[in-house]
Parts: sequence; C-alpha cells; structure tokens
Amino acid sequence: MATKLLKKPLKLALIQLASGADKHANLSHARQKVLEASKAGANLVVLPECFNSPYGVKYFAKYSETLLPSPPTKEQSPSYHALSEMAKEAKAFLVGGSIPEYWEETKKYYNTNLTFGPDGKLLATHRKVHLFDIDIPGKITFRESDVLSPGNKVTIIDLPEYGRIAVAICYDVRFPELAMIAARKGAFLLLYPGAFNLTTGKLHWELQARARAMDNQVYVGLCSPARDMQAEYHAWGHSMVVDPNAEILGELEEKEDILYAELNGERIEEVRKGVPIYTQRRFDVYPDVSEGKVRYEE
Ligand SMILES: O=C(O)CCC(=O)C(=O)O
Repeated sequence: MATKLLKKPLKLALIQLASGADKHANLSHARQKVLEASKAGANLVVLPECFNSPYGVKYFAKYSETLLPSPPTKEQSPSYHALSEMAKEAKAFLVGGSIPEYWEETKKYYNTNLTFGPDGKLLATHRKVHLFDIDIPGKITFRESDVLSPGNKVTIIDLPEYGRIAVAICYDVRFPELAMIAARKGAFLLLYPGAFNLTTGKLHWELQARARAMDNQVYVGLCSPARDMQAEYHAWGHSMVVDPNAEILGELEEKEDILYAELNGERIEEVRKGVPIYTQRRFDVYPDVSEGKVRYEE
C-alpha cells in the first residue's frame, strides 16, 4: 500500500453509557465519561446511539433538537453545544452517538450523529440511513419509520493527522455496502453507535462487527448504551472493537464501562498483505460499489 491508511497510532474509547430520562443529567454524565476517557489517553471517543434519552419510537419527538441551520443556538440544541464543549475540553475527536433531530421546515425527524474535532468544531453529521423496522413475532417489533425519516448519504470523516473513518448508526451496520464504500474510499475504521436488543444482539451484534471488519480488512467499533432492565428497551451492551483480521480486540459486558483499544496502521497492512483480497477483486465480473452513484453530501 502506498500510503498508510492510519498515519499514527490512535487510542479509541467506546463509552457504554448508562442514560436515563433526564437529558440534562445524561449530558453531564456523558461529559464526565468523555473526560475520563481523555485522561486515559483516548484520541477518539465514541458515545452510543440515543445517548441522552431513552431509546424508543415514542421518545424521539420529546427529546428531539433542532440542528439546522448550523450551528444551532443553545436553546435549539443543548446536545450540540455540550458535545462540542466536551470534545474541546477532552482535546479529542468525539463521535457523539446519536440524538433525535427535528427539521422545522419539513416537520421531519431523524436519528442523527454529530462528530466534533478536538477544537470543538463540527466535522460531520450522519443521519441514520437505514431505519430500524423489524418484526420478529413474539420477540420484538420496532418501527423507527413511524416517526423518523432516513438520511441519504454515506458519511466519511477525515481526522487530521490520523486518516479517515466512517460513521453510521446501528441498523446501518446490516448493510455491507455502506461499510465497503467507506473502506474502498480509504477509511481505516468503521464506527457504529448502536443499540441492539436482547433478541438480535445475541445472534448478530458480534457477527456484524466481525463480518464488516473481515470483508473490508479495517477496524470496526460498535458502541452500545449500557443495559437497563428497568427501561422499556433493553440494549444488548457488549460494545466491542474488532481488528482488520476480524479478531475481537476488546468487548464489554452489559453494564456501564469504557472500552479502550490501540489501533495502528501496520496491522491493516499486515492483514491485507497476508490475505490480499484488496487487490484480488474482480471488477470485470461485478461492479465496485464505491464507484458511480454514491451520495456523500446531503
Ligand atoms: O439490527 C438490529 O438488530 C438492531 C438495530 C437497532 O437496534 C437500531 O437500529 O437501533
């Protein structure tokens, strides 16, 4: 490989946050944990999906904030400002999980990630592209699309001095095209703030993480909320980091905790050298999904 995808070692922290119904309390708790991670040397910190509210279709409107036009005021989006300040205070890149967003003009809601740089500046916004609509009789029915609208782009973010990452949200992990596009565009790490449940979590959480890593020979991080059996939605937990060879570098249990992992570019090169699928693809037989009609901008 001509240039290293990850230019210097990076310490990643996934915060498996315990949140409740009080948004203000959730934000200050998130701040504490982000600062704890940065004190431990993390350069890139990740929060889970819907990190400052309970997760559930009935909560989206109540907890939603207005992000556009950007930057929003503090009244429009306390979370935007809290995340920006956290990133600055921690001097770290911060993938701010997700929050429910409301577009006043169109009256639509989204499940939205905001990612900030160590200077507190917004680097990217990802609106969940694939809405979590499932129906497994006797187990779980969930219909985000009853309230939410889908985002419509792939989100690739350049982290100055390190390289590029991709961010998507939870159910997005089930669509390998997003991951493959990001990896083929040079991402070294795919991050998914996500809140799988006790039915699909057991079967598919680790499998999805390892599959996306294996297919693309990149690092993958899944960051879940902590499990709260008093809440209506029981998150799977088990935040994990997988290396480019699909080996699990670390995994949490269900409770609140922080997972740290050291990522380096040499590991990606070593894995790609050993099993060189990267140069063995047959675009004369099938198309390259990262070419042609791919949306990166909204
Ligand atoms: O894909 C799954 O099984 C769970 C997805 C999910 O919980 C979500 O998108 O929030």
